Amino acid sequence: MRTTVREHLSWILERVGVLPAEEVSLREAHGLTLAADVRARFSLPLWDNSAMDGYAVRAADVAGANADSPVALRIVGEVLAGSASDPHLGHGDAVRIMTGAPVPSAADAVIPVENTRGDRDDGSWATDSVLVQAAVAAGVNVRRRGEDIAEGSVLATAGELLGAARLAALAAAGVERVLVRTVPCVAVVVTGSELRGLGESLERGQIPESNSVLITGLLRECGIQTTEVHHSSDEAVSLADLLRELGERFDAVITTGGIGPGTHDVVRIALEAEPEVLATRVAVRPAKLQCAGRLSGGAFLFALSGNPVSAAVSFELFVRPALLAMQGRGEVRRITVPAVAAADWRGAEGVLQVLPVVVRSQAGPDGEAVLSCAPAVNPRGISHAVGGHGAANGYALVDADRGDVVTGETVPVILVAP
Ligand SMILES: Nc1nc2c(c(=O)[nH]1)N[C@H]1C(S)=C(S)[C@@H](COP(=O)(O)OP(=O)(O)OC[C@H]3O[C@@H](n4cnc5c(N)ncnc54)[C@H](O)[C@@H]3O)O[C@H]1N2
Ligand code: MOO
Repeated sequence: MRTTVREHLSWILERVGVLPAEEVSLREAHGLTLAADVRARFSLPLWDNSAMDGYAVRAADVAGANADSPVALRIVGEVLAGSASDPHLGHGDAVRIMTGAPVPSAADAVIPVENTRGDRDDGSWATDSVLVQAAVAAGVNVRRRGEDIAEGSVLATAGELLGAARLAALAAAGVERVLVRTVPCVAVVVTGSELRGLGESLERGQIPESNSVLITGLLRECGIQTTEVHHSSDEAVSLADLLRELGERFDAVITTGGIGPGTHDVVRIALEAEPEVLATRVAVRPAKLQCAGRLSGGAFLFALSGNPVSAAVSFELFVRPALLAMQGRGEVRRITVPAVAAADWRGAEGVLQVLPVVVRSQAGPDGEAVLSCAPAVNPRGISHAVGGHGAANGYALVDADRGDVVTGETVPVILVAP
Protein backbone atom coordinates (compact mmCIF):
# COMPACT_ATOMS: atom_id res chain seq x y z
CA MET A 1 0.00 0.00 0.00
CA ARG A 2 1.19 3.53 -0.85
CA THR A 3 2.08 6.20 1.71
CA THR A 4 -0.82 8.52 2.54
CA VAL A 5 -0.56 12.31 2.50
CA ARG A 6 -0.84 12.32 6.29
CA GLU A 7 1.98 9.77 6.70
CA HIS A 8 4.32 11.59 4.34
CA LEU A 9 3.63 14.94 5.98
CA SER A 10 4.32 13.41 9.42
CA TRP A 11 7.59 12.00 8.09
CA ILE A 12 8.61 15.50 6.98
CA LEU A 13 7.40 17.29 10.11
CA GLU A 14 9.33 14.89 12.34
CA ARG A 15 12.53 15.91 10.57
CA VAL A 16 12.40 19.61 9.68
CA GLY A 17 13.27 20.98 13.15
CA VAL A 18 12.65 24.51 14.39
CA LEU A 19 14.85 27.49 13.46
CA PRO A 20 16.40 29.72 16.15
CA ALA A 21 14.56 32.66 17.72
CA GLU A 22 15.56 36.34 17.69
CA GLU A 23 14.21 39.45 19.37
CA VAL A 24 12.70 42.12 17.13
CA SER A 25 10.68 45.32 17.50
CA LEU A 26 6.93 45.14 17.00
CA ARG A 27 7.24 46.90 13.66
CA GLU A 28 9.61 44.20 12.40
CA ALA A 29 7.43 41.38 13.72
CA HIS A 30 4.49 41.53 11.34
CA GLY A 31 4.02 38.22 9.51
CA LEU A 32 6.50 36.39 11.77
CA THR A 33 5.85 33.56 14.21
CA LEU A 34 5.98 34.27 17.93
CA ALA A 35 8.54 32.11 19.76
CA ALA A 36 7.44 32.68 23.39
CA ASP A 37 4.23 33.66 25.19
CA VAL A 38 3.86 37.39 25.82
CA ARG A 39 2.04 38.87 28.84
CA ALA A 40 0.36 42.26 29.00
CA ARG A 41 2.52 44.82 30.87
CA PHE A 42 -0.51 47.06 31.34
CA SER A 43 -4.19 46.54 31.91
CA LEU A 44 -6.39 47.55 29.00
CA PRO A 45 -7.84 50.08 29.35
CA LEU A 46 -5.07 51.53 31.47
CA TRP A 47 -7.44 53.81 33.40
CA ASP A 48 -11.17 54.13 33.89
CA ASN A 49 -11.89 56.44 30.98
CA SER A 50 -14.77 58.08 29.20
CA ALA A 51 -16.50 56.46 26.22
CA MET A 52 -18.15 59.78 25.28
CA ASP A 53 -17.56 63.49 24.98
CA GLY A 54 -19.77 64.88 27.77
CA TYR A 55 -19.84 65.42 31.52
CA ALA A 56 -18.49 63.19 34.27
CA VAL A 57 -21.07 63.10 37.06
CA ARG A 58 -22.13 61.23 40.19
CA ALA A 59 -25.08 59.17 38.90
CA ALA A 60 -27.05 59.73 42.12
CA ASP A 61 -27.05 63.50 41.46
CA VAL A 62 -28.99 63.14 38.20
CA ALA A 63 -31.28 60.26 39.18
CA GLY A 64 -34.51 62.13 38.40
CA ALA A 65 -33.33 64.11 35.37
CA ASN A 66 -35.37 64.22 32.15
CA ALA A 67 -36.04 66.73 29.36
CA ASP A 68 -38.94 68.36 31.23
CA SER A 69 -37.16 68.62 34.55
CA PRO A 70 -33.43 68.83 33.89
CA VAL A 71 -30.98 68.81 36.77
CA ALA A 72 -28.47 71.67 36.97
CA LEU A 73 -24.88 70.77 37.87
CA ARG A 74 -21.98 73.11 38.60
CA ILE A 75 -18.96 72.64 36.33
CA VAL A 76 -15.80 72.27 38.37
CA GLY A 77 -13.24 71.33 35.73
CA GLU A 78 -12.38 69.74 32.40
CA VAL A 79 -10.38 66.58 31.58
CA LEU A 80 -9.03 65.97 28.08
CA ALA A 81 -7.53 62.74 26.77
CA GLY A 82 -3.94 62.67 28.00
CA SER A 83 -4.70 64.88 31.02
CA ALA A 84 -3.37 63.70 34.38
CA SER A 85 -5.77 65.88 36.39
CA ASP A 86 -8.31 64.29 38.75
CA PRO A 87 -10.68 67.12 39.69
CA HIS A 88 -12.78 66.51 42.80
CA LEU A 89 -16.57 66.42 42.38
CA GLY A 90 -18.77 67.21 45.34
CA HIS A 91 -22.55 66.76 45.47
CA GLY A 92 -24.10 68.52 42.41
CA ASP A 93 -20.82 68.91 40.50
CA ALA A 94 -19.86 67.90 36.95
CA VAL A 95 -16.59 67.84 34.98
CA ARG A 96 -16.38 68.35 31.24
CA ILE A 97 -14.72 65.22 29.83
CA MET A 98 -13.65 64.04 26.39
CA THR A 99 -13.55 60.50 24.97
CA GLY A 100 -10.55 58.57 26.31
CA ALA A 101 -9.88 60.98 29.18
CA PRO A 102 -9.49 59.46 32.68
CA VAL A 103 -12.78 59.62 34.59
CA PRO A 104 -12.36 61.63 37.84
CA SER A 105 -12.17 59.30 40.84
CA ALA A 106 -15.20 60.93 42.43
CA ALA A 107 -17.43 60.47 39.34
CA ASP A 108 -19.12 57.22 38.36
CA ALA A 109 -20.83 57.94 35.02
CA VAL A 110 -20.60 60.13 31.94
CA ILE A 111 -23.54 61.99 30.38
CA PRO A 112 -23.04 62.49 26.61
CA VAL A 113 -23.12 66.19 25.65
CA GLU A 114 -26.20 65.47 23.50
CA ASN A 115 -28.22 64.80 26.69
CA THR A 116 -27.40 68.20 28.19
CA ARG A 117 -28.05 71.90 27.63
CA GLY A 118 -25.35 74.48 28.09
CA ASP A 119 -25.65 77.72 30.02
CA ARG A 120 -25.89 79.71 26.79
CA ASP A 121 -28.57 79.47 24.11
CA ASP A 122 -26.14 78.72 21.25
CA GLY A 123 -25.98 75.02 22.09
CA SER A 124 -22.29 75.18 22.91
CA TRP A 125 -20.61 73.45 25.83
CA ALA A 126 -21.49 74.76 29.26
CA THR A 127 -18.89 76.79 31.11
CA ASP A 128 -20.32 77.37 34.58
CA SER A 129 -23.31 75.07 34.90
CA VAL A 130 -24.95 72.41 32.78
CA LEU A 131 -28.54 71.19 32.56
CA VAL A 132 -28.63 67.39 32.46
CA GLN A 133 -31.72 66.13 30.61
CA ALA A 134 -31.41 62.37 31.20
CA ALA A 135 -30.63 60.15 34.15
CA VAL A 136 -27.72 57.74 33.93
CA ALA A 137 -26.86 54.58 35.88
CA ALA A 138 -23.52 54.30 37.65
CA GLY A 139 -20.87 52.91 35.28
CA VAL A 140 -22.55 54.04 32.07
CA ASN A 141 -20.13 55.40 29.45
CA VAL A 142 -17.16 54.51 31.65
CA ARG A 143 -14.63 52.08 30.17
CA ARG A 144 -13.26 50.29 33.21
CA ARG A 145 -9.56 49.69 33.82
CA GLY A 146 -8.73 46.10 32.84
CA GLU A 147 -12.16 45.25 31.40
CA ASP A 148 -10.54 44.33 28.06
CA ILE A 149 -7.25 42.72 29.20
CA ALA A 150 -5.90 42.20 32.72
CA GLU A 151 -2.29 43.21 33.46
CA GLY A 152 -0.04 40.15 33.47
CA SER A 153 -2.37 37.95 31.45
CA VAL A 154 -1.08 36.04 28.41
CA LEU A 155 -1.88 38.21 25.41
CA ALA A 156 -0.14 36.22 22.66
CA THR A 157 1.02 32.63 22.60
CA ALA A 158 4.12 30.97 21.17
CA GLY A 159 3.50 29.55 17.72
CA GLU A 160 1.05 32.14 16.52
CA LEU A 161 1.39 34.23 13.40
CA LEU A 162 1.75 37.88 14.36
CA GLY A 163 -0.81 39.90 12.43
CA ALA A 164 -1.73 43.56 12.58
CA ALA A 165 -4.43 43.21 15.25
CA ARG A 166 -2.23 41.16 17.62
CA LEU A 167 0.70 43.53 17.23
CA ALA A 168 -1.58 46.50 17.96
CA ALA A 169 -2.80 44.72 21.11
CA LEU A 170 0.80 44.13 22.22
CA ALA A 171 1.71 47.78 21.56
CA ALA A 172 -1.33 48.95 23.55
CA ALA A 173 -0.35 46.67 26.44
CA GLY A 174 3.16 48.16 26.66
CA VAL A 175 5.13 45.44 24.86
CA GLU A 176 8.03 46.80 22.80
CA ARG A 177 9.94 43.77 21.56
CA VAL A 178 9.03 40.13 20.95
CA LEU A 179 10.89 36.88 20.40
CA VAL A 180 10.15 35.50 16.93
CA ARG A 181 11.38 32.57 14.86
CA THR A 182 13.83 33.16 12.04
CA VAL A 183 12.22 32.97 8.62
CA PRO A 184 13.78 30.16 6.56
CA CYS A 185 16.19 31.15 3.78
CA VAL A 186 15.07 29.24 0.73
CA ALA A 187 16.76 28.62 -2.61
CA VAL A 188 14.85 27.47 -5.68
CA VAL A 189 16.35 25.31 -8.43
CA VAL A 190 14.50 24.53 -11.64
CA THR A 191 15.66 21.79 -13.96
CA GLY A 192 14.76 20.94 -17.52
CA SER A 193 16.60 21.57 -20.81
CA GLU A 194 13.28 22.41 -22.53
CA LEU A 195 12.86 25.53 -20.38
CA ARG A 196 13.45 29.04 -21.70
CA GLY A 197 13.48 32.32 -19.86
CA LEU A 198 10.54 34.68 -20.20
CA GLY A 199 10.64 36.50 -23.53
CA GLU A 200 13.11 34.07 -25.14
CA SER A 201 12.14 32.65 -28.52
CA LEU A 202 10.88 29.06 -28.51
CA GLU A 203 11.93 26.22 -30.81
CA ARG A 204 9.74 23.15 -31.14
CA GLY A 205 9.69 21.32 -27.80
CA GLN A 206 10.72 24.34 -25.74
CA ILE A 207 8.43 26.08 -23.22
CA PRO A 208 8.64 29.17 -21.01
CA GLU A 209 9.97 28.40 -17.53
CA SER A 210 7.08 29.08 -15.11
CA ASN A 211 7.80 27.00 -12.01
CA SER A 212 10.22 29.54 -10.54
CA VAL A 213 7.49 32.18 -10.83
CA LEU A 214 5.07 29.77 -9.13
CA ILE A 215 7.33 28.68 -6.29
CA THR A 216 8.79 32.10 -5.47
CA GLY A 217 5.22 33.47 -5.44
CA LEU A 218 3.94 30.69 -3.18
CA LEU A 219 6.90 31.30 -0.86
CA ARG A 220 6.09 34.99 -0.76
CA GLU A 221 2.50 34.11 0.11
CA CYS A 222 3.82 32.38 3.21
CA GLY A 223 6.09 35.30 4.11
CA ILE A 224 9.36 34.09 2.55
CA GLN A 225 11.43 36.09 0.07
CA THR A 226 13.47 33.79 -2.13
CA THR A 227 17.03 35.00 -2.35
CA GLU A 228 18.39 32.70 -5.06
CA VAL A 229 16.84 31.02 -8.10
CA HIS A 230 19.00 28.66 -10.16
CA HIS A 231 18.34 27.02 -13.50
CA SER A 232 20.37 23.87 -13.34
CA SER A 233 21.77 22.12 -16.36
CA ASP A 234 20.40 18.64 -16.96
CA GLU A 235 23.58 17.06 -15.72
CA ALA A 236 23.40 15.05 -12.52
CA VAL A 237 26.99 15.66 -11.39
CA SER A 238 26.81 19.44 -11.53
CA LEU A 239 23.35 19.37 -9.97
CA ALA A 240 24.67 17.26 -7.08
CA ASP A 241 27.45 19.82 -6.59
CA LEU A 242 24.95 22.69 -6.66
CA LEU A 243 22.69 20.96 -4.10
CA ARG A 244 25.65 20.29 -1.81
CA GLU A 245 26.68 23.93 -1.99
CA LEU A 246 23.15 25.32 -1.51
CA GLY A 247 22.59 22.82 1.28
CA GLU A 248 25.31 24.51 3.31
CA ARG A 249 24.00 28.05 2.82
CA PHE A 250 20.21 27.68 3.04
CA ASP A 251 17.60 26.36 5.45
CA ALA A 252 15.58 24.84 2.63
CA VAL A 253 16.06 24.08 -1.05
CA ILE A 254 13.16 23.50 -3.43
CA THR A 255 13.78 21.90 -6.80
CA THR A 256 11.30 21.26 -9.59
CA GLY A 257 11.46 18.67 -12.35
CA GLY A 258 13.57 15.62 -12.91
CA ILE A 259 12.15 13.30 -10.25
CA GLY A 260 10.43 10.83 -12.57
CA PRO A 261 11.87 7.49 -13.73
CA GLY A 262 13.04 9.01 -17.06
CA THR A 263 16.54 8.61 -18.42
CA HIS A 264 17.31 12.31 -17.85
CA ASP A 265 15.52 12.81 -14.56
CA VAL A 266 18.58 14.43 -13.02
CA VAL A 267 17.23 15.34 -9.62
CA ARG A 268 16.35 11.73 -8.87
CA ILE A 269 19.80 10.64 -10.04
CA ALA A 270 21.67 13.40 -8.16
CA LEU A 271 19.80 12.60 -4.94
CA GLU A 272 20.86 8.96 -4.97
CA ALA A 273 23.98 10.22 -3.15
CA GLU A 274 21.88 11.77 -0.36
CA PRO A 275 21.11 9.11 2.29
CA GLU A 276 18.54 11.15 4.22
CA VAL A 277 16.41 12.06 1.23
CA LEU A 278 13.37 9.85 0.68
CA ALA A 279 11.75 9.36 -2.72
CA THR A 280 8.29 7.90 -2.38
CA ARG A 281 4.91 7.52 -4.05
CA VAL A 282 2.00 9.07 -2.16
CA ALA A 283 -1.66 8.09 -2.58
CA VAL A 284 -2.70 11.44 -4.03
CA ARG A 285 -3.38 12.90 -7.46
CA PRO A 286 -1.69 15.03 -8.58
CA ALA A 287 1.59 15.09 -6.62
CA LYS A 288 2.06 11.32 -6.48
CA LEU A 289 5.85 11.53 -6.78
CA GLN A 290 7.35 12.98 -3.64
CA CYS A 291 10.94 13.44 -2.64
CA ALA A 292 12.12 15.20 0.51
CA GLY A 293 14.69 15.01 3.29
CA ARG A 294 17.80 16.58 4.75
CA LEU A 295 20.71 17.24 2.41
CA SER A 296 24.17 16.39 3.69
CA GLY A 297 24.91 20.13 3.56
CA GLY A 298 22.20 20.72 6.19
CA ALA A 299 19.26 22.27 4.31
CA PHE A 300 15.95 20.48 4.07
CA LEU A 301 15.23 19.55 0.46
CA PHE A 302 11.89 19.38 -1.31
CA ALA A 303 12.25 17.92 -4.80
CA LEU A 304 8.95 18.64 -6.53
CA SER A 305 7.66 17.36 -9.80
CA GLY A 306 8.20 19.54 -12.86
CA ASN A 307 4.52 19.36 -13.74
CA PRO A 308 3.37 22.80 -12.60
CA VAL A 309 0.12 21.77 -10.90
CA SER A 310 1.81 18.82 -9.20
CA ALA A 311 4.46 21.23 -7.94
CA ALA A 312 1.79 23.63 -6.64
CA VAL A 313 -0.16 20.85 -4.92
CA SER A 314 3.04 19.40 -3.44
CA PHE A 315 3.89 22.83 -2.11
CA GLU A 316 0.45 23.15 -0.54
CA LEU A 317 0.37 19.66 0.99
CA PHE A 318 3.96 19.31 2.18
CA VAL A 319 6.25 22.32 1.66
CA ARG A 320 4.10 25.05 3.16
CA PRO A 321 3.36 23.09 6.38
CA ALA A 322 7.06 22.20 6.69
CA LEU A 323 8.21 25.81 6.28
CA LEU A 324 5.66 26.90 8.90
CA ALA A 325 6.81 24.12 11.25
CA MET A 326 10.40 25.35 10.84
CA GLN A 327 9.14 28.66 12.21
CA GLY A 328 7.52 26.92 15.17
CA ARG A 329 4.00 27.66 13.95
CA GLY A 330 1.42 25.99 16.18
CA GLU A 331 -1.02 25.19 13.38
CA VAL A 332 0.53 24.22 10.05
CA ARG A 333 -2.48 22.71 8.34
CA ARG A 334 -5.09 24.82 6.62
CA ILE A 335 -8.69 24.51 7.66
CA THR A 336 -11.12 23.01 5.16
CA VAL A 337 -14.51 24.56 4.47
CA PRO A 338 -17.51 22.81 2.92
CA ALA A 339 -18.42 23.89 -0.63
CA VAL A 340 -21.23 22.70 -2.90
CA ALA A 341 -20.02 21.12 -6.14
CA ALA A 342 -21.23 23.24 -9.09
CA ALA A 343 -20.49 20.43 -11.59
CA ASP A 344 -20.08 16.65 -11.74
CA TRP A 345 -16.52 15.38 -11.87
CA ARG A 346 -14.66 12.09 -11.70
CA GLY A 347 -12.73 11.34 -8.55
CA ALA A 348 -9.29 9.71 -8.65
CA GLU A 349 -9.90 6.06 -7.93
CA GLY A 350 -8.20 4.78 -4.80
CA VAL A 351 -6.21 7.93 -4.03
CA LEU A 352 -6.96 11.36 -2.59
CA GLN A 353 -7.83 13.78 -5.37
CA VAL A 354 -6.66 17.37 -4.86
CA LEU A 355 -8.56 19.22 -7.55
CA PRO A 356 -7.88 22.91 -8.28
CA VAL A 357 -11.26 24.63 -8.07
CA VAL A 358 -12.81 28.04 -8.43
CA VAL A 359 -14.62 28.77 -5.18
CA ARG A 360 -17.40 31.34 -5.20
CA SER A 361 -19.89 32.63 -2.70
CA GLN A 362 -23.48 32.18 -3.91
CA ALA A 363 -27.00 32.36 -2.50
CA GLY A 364 -28.26 29.12 -0.91
CA PRO A 365 -31.90 27.88 -0.91
CA ASP A 366 -32.90 30.31 1.86
CA GLY A 367 -30.90 33.23 0.49
CA GLU A 368 -27.96 32.50 2.82
CA ALA A 369 -24.40 32.73 1.47
CA VAL A 370 -22.90 29.32 0.63
CA LEU A 371 -19.64 28.44 -1.08
CA SER A 372 -19.70 26.63 -4.40
CA CYS A 373 -16.75 25.05 -6.19
CA ALA A 374 -16.20 24.16 -9.84
CA PRO A 375 -13.18 22.40 -11.39
CA ALA A 376 -10.59 24.89 -12.68
CA VAL A 377 -8.91 22.15 -14.73
CA ASN A 378 -10.06 18.93 -16.36
CA PRO A 379 -9.98 16.29 -13.59
CA ARG A 380 -8.69 13.73 -16.12
CA GLY A 381 -5.39 15.59 -16.53
CA ILE A 382 -4.60 17.86 -13.64
CA SER A 383 -0.84 17.81 -13.21
CA HIS A 384 0.22 19.71 -16.36
CA ALA A 385 -2.73 22.15 -16.56
CA VAL A 386 -0.87 25.32 -15.63
CA GLY A 387 -3.34 27.51 -17.55
CA GLY A 388 -6.57 26.44 -15.84
CA HIS A 389 -4.79 26.26 -12.51
CA GLY A 390 -4.27 30.01 -12.78
CA ALA A 391 -7.97 30.53 -12.05
CA ALA A 392 -8.05 28.30 -8.97
CA ASN A 393 -8.50 29.84 -5.55
CA GLY A 394 -8.92 26.55 -3.73
CA TYR A 395 -8.37 22.81 -3.81
CA ALA A 396 -11.22 20.34 -3.40
CA LEU A 397 -10.21 17.25 -1.41
CA VAL A 398 -11.97 14.15 -2.69
CA ASP A 399 -11.26 11.16 -0.47
CA ALA A 400 -9.86 7.99 -2.00
CA ASP A 401 -12.99 5.96 -1.28
CA ARG A 402 -15.54 8.62 -2.19
CA GLY A 403 -15.86 7.92 -5.92
CA ASP A 404 -17.16 10.58 -8.32
CA VAL A 405 -18.51 13.94 -7.24
CA VAL A 406 -22.08 14.83 -8.21
CA THR A 407 -23.43 18.38 -8.63
CA GLY A 408 -24.97 19.60 -5.38
CA GLU A 409 -22.89 17.39 -3.09
CA THR A 410 -20.75 19.02 -0.44
CA VAL A 411 -16.98 18.71 -0.80
CA PRO A 412 -14.26 19.87 1.64
CA VAL A 413 -12.19 22.63 0.11
CA ILE A 414 -9.05 24.46 1.21
CA LEU A 415 -8.91 28.12 0.24
CA VAL A 416 -5.49 29.13 -1.06
CA ALA A 417 -5.99 32.58 -2.57
CA PRO A 418 -3.37 35.03 -1.23
N1 LIG B 1 7.04 5.99 -16.54
C1 LIG B 1 6.55 6.92 -15.72
N2 LIG B 1 6.49 8.18 -16.15
C2 LIG B 1 6.02 9.13 -15.33
C3 LIG B 1 5.57 8.78 -14.04
C4 LIG B 1 5.65 7.46 -13.62
O1 LIG B 1 5.27 7.10 -12.52
N3 LIG B 1 6.17 6.55 -14.50
N4 LIG B 1 5.07 9.75 -13.25
C5 LIG B 1 4.52 10.92 -13.89
C6 LIG B 1 4.30 11.92 -12.87
S1 LIG B 1 3.06 11.60 -11.79
C7 LIG B 1 5.00 13.04 -12.81
S2 LIG B 1 4.55 14.24 -11.70
C8 LIG B 1 6.11 13.31 -13.69
C9 LIG B 1 7.34 13.72 -12.92
O2 LIG B 1 8.05 14.50 -13.75
P1 LIG B 1 9.43 15.16 -13.37
O3 LIG B 1 9.45 15.64 -11.99
O4 LIG B 1 10.51 14.28 -13.76
O5 LIG B 1 9.33 16.46 -14.22
P2 LIG B 1 9.85 16.73 -15.67
O6 LIG B 1 9.78 15.51 -16.47
O7 LIG B 1 11.10 17.44 -15.54
O8 LIG B 1 8.71 17.73 -16.14
C10 LIG B 1 7.37 17.36 -16.17
C11 LIG B 1 6.63 18.40 -17.01
O9 LIG B 1 6.70 19.66 -16.41
C12 LIG B 1 7.30 20.62 -17.28
N5 LIG B 1 8.17 21.49 -16.50
C13 LIG B 1 9.25 21.09 -15.79
N6 LIG B 1 9.84 22.13 -15.21
C14 LIG B 1 9.13 23.20 -15.55
C15 LIG B 1 9.26 24.59 -15.25
N7 LIG B 1 10.26 25.04 -14.46
N8 LIG B 1 8.37 25.45 -15.78
C16 LIG B 1 7.36 24.98 -16.55
N9 LIG B 1 7.18 23.68 -16.86
C17 LIG B 1 8.06 22.81 -16.37
C18 LIG B 1 8.08 19.79 -18.25
O10 LIG B 1 8.31 20.44 -19.45
C19 LIG B 1 7.21 18.56 -18.38
O11 LIG B 1 6.15 18.81 -19.28
O12 LIG B 1 6.48 12.19 -14.42
C20 LIG B 1 5.41 11.47 -15.00
N10 LIG B 1 5.97 10.43 -15.76
O1 MOO C 1 3.58 13.44 -9.09
MO1 MOO C 1 2.62 13.45 -10.57
O2 MOO C 1 1.71 14.59 -9.99
O3 MOO C 1 1.28 12.50 -9.68
O4 MOO C 1 1.51 14.43 -11.59
